[in-house]
Amino acid sequence: MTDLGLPENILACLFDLDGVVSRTAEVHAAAWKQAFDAFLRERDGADFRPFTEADYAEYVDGRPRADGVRTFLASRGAGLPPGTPDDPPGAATVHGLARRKNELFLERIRGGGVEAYEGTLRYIEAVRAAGLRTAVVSASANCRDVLRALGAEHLFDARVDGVVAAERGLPGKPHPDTFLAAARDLGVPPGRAAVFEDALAGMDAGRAGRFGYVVGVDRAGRSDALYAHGADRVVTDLAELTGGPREPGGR
Ligand SMILES: O=P(O)(O)OC[C@H]1O[C@@H](O)[C@H](O)[C@@H](O)[C@@H]1O
Repeated sequence: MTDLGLPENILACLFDLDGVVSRTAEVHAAAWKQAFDAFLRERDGADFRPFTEADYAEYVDGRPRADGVRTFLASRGAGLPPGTPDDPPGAATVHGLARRKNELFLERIRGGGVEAYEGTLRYIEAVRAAGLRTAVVSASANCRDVLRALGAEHLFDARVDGVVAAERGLPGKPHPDTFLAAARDLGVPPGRAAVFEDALAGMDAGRAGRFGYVVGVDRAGRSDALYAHGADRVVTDLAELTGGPREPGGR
């Protein structure tokens, strides 16, 4: 293993955004809860079964926006017509519900701003100083805006996010295609790239793509699940990989 805590043959690092680079996984989860609970209350009445953290981890986290709607609704025996991305927020379609959730996400971001995990930023700087290439690989169509708000765009040689995936017709996580595209953009075979992910769907993508090393980032006490979904190593802060101190307040 190198000083970066990676196998010697690794040439590139592929980082998820929400929950790995930025402290936005909780913001997504809260916006999803608000949107889904409104839908369920309308469908089932006041004694509806609310959307939970476990639902988020299992059905929504890491997946493209519309896939999250479809996967969660299917878990509750519900469905909506697909509609189109132009449907107004709140329309009774998959895209309408997805757009409503995005409105709620953006309201929260505008109200509270976005913050980075300092341990991750320092780790990416160390990786780049060691001559490895870096990419951000996110399902989020808001990825670029979040990176800009953090002033962190310069830390990545490539970006495969929700916008790029739609342009290129790539299926999102848990399929490996977005990570594979990022490795290709960096000119590195998957077996020589490391994946950094906090979402179970992202772990599945790392395993399916046969990447050289998969680091699970445990922000929510899910270490066992991350290992079960294919992590080679689980850390609570990327600083652990270099033996550095953990971020104060980082879990
Ligand atoms: O709605 P966005 O910003 O395009 O993000 C899509 C998904 O991006 C993932 O990174 C998040 O884990 C999900 O919660 C989110 O739904």
